[in-house]
Amino acid sequence: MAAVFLTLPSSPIFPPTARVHAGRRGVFVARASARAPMIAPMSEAMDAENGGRGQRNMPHVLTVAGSDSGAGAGVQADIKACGALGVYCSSVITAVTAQNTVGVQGVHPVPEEFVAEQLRSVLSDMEVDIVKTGMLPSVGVVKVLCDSLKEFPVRALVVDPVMVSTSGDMLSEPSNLAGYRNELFAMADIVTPNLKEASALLGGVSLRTVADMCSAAKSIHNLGPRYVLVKGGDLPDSSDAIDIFFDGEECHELYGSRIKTRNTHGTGCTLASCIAAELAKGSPMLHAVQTAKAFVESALNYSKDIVIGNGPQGPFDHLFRLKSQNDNVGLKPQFDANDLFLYAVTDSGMNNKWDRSITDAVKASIEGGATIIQLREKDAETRNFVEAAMACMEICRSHGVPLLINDRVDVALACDADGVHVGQSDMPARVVRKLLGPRKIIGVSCKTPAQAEQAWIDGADYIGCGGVFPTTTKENNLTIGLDGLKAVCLASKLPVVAIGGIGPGNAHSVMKIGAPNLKGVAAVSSLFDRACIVSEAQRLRSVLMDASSRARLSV
Ligand SMILES: Cc1ncc(COP(=O)(O)OP(=O)(O)O)c(N)n1
Ligand SMILES: Cc1nc(C(=O)O)sc1CCOP(=O)(O)O
Ligand SMILES: [Mg+2]
Repeated sequence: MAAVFLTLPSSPIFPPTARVHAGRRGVFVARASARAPMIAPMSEAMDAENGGRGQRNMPHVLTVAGSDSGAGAGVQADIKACGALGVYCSSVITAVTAQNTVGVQGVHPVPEEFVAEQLRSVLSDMEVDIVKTGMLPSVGVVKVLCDSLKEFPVRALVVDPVMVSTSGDMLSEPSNLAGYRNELFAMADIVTPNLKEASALLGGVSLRTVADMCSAAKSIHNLGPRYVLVKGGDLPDSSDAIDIFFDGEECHELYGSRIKTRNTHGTGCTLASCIAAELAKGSPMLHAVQTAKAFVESALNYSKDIVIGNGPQGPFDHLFRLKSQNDNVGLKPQFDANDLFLYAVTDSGMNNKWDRSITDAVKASIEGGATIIQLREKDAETRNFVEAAMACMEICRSHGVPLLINDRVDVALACDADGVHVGQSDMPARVVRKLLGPRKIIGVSCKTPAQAEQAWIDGADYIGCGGVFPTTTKENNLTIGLDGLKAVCLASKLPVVAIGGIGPGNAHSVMKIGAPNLKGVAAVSSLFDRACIVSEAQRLRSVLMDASSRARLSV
């Protein structure tokens, strides 16, 4: 292969943008302490930077990576992934590869000086939030990048330590391991090796179990990065896609579904770019990783049957969301947390007592203003439950009110309900997510901040938190009070609905705790153990409306 490089005249040297040098390793910005949440809210920075001119900076990721002519991986994947998540992506190309779905036919590294030139062009002019690295073909390029980042600091550095392509071709010099270990990792906020890369970084250790992955993550963390994500896609004997996220203190197991498809080329690049994109938008790290995983899973799912190229490993469609908006397929419609406002939970005992059918109870609660319904039928025969759930689904669909099923994933699947609510002794939310897929709503009962954290890791959409007050509806239920509710709300980003002994007489005191993610109240007896469900729901709704308008006025 003949190398033909264009040598452009040197750009004028711009002064570095005025950004603060601080942080764990003295390079990056916006860290009050080594363990503080990493990313500062974007809004303040934007307000300050746009000087009230009504302009706004777009979140910006710079990818420093190789070009993939087949466009499944590399810079092309990075740009598409960031674009799909609404983030601008500039690119510094470190190598040009000739590759397709069969493999890599050629690699043409860009000279180090020209990588430096590209870095200077972008970083001296544009407000780059996050740098994401992919193929860094030589120690020289690693050095150039580290020097550039010292001169032009950014908010965070995401390092995908690409070494070998998915087809098995080498994409970086073996000596590059030293470059990663000695300099780049110390500057990285997160490093995202797959099993082979993690093993190579640690001198060839065997990684066969989740426990191995966890100890590898800890060893890589010792090399300097703030967070480590070891991707377990190649873990033997695993039906899940399990990744290990190590935050310096704890290993979190992150579960996803393994999608059966040949179209997996570029998943590593895409995952790292999505993490970078979410960080650029202001997410904290674990949230960015979770969102990135969900994006990749949805993209693979959407693209599992597309055919591009004749080789064994095809690309997938990063822009599936554009199509899914039209097709109504792909990602689930965004769960609307405001639906938790007046959450009606049915009870068959109460319906029997008042001699009502479940469908009449559901209709009446919707008429009174319920915004979401949960069928909580503890004693129903499965066949009766499915039949009733199907009838309730029709009513709810026709009113645009989501219907969830308590405990029973099988019933939810059978009636195509909008989701499921599970508690701490029911099926784990991550398993429910696996069974229901990304488009259904999953709620989890939580009484403590630790349970709330786990619910979020497991992919829940909301938290049901109680018992706020004593209840006779659920036996032996622990009352956590308003303080317990507040603690759970503060500990989580998930929307929360309060439950337990709540009715028109005390709903105001619940909403008054003032947590922004407390979205409403759930009620059983104050709606269904009453002569007129419609008027009780209306009463509760007007208390909630009053509480929310007072909250708005006091802001
Ligand atoms: C909205 C909401 N929050 C909490 C619960 C309780 O669920 P769980 O702890 O599983 O108890 P049971 O309802 O199954 O008895 C809920 N159902 N809904
Ligand atoms: C189903 C349920 N879950 C609770 C929890 O604390 O998680 S309390 C509860 C019962 C709520 O019924 P009522 O509105 O009649 O008090
Ligand atoms: Mg339950």
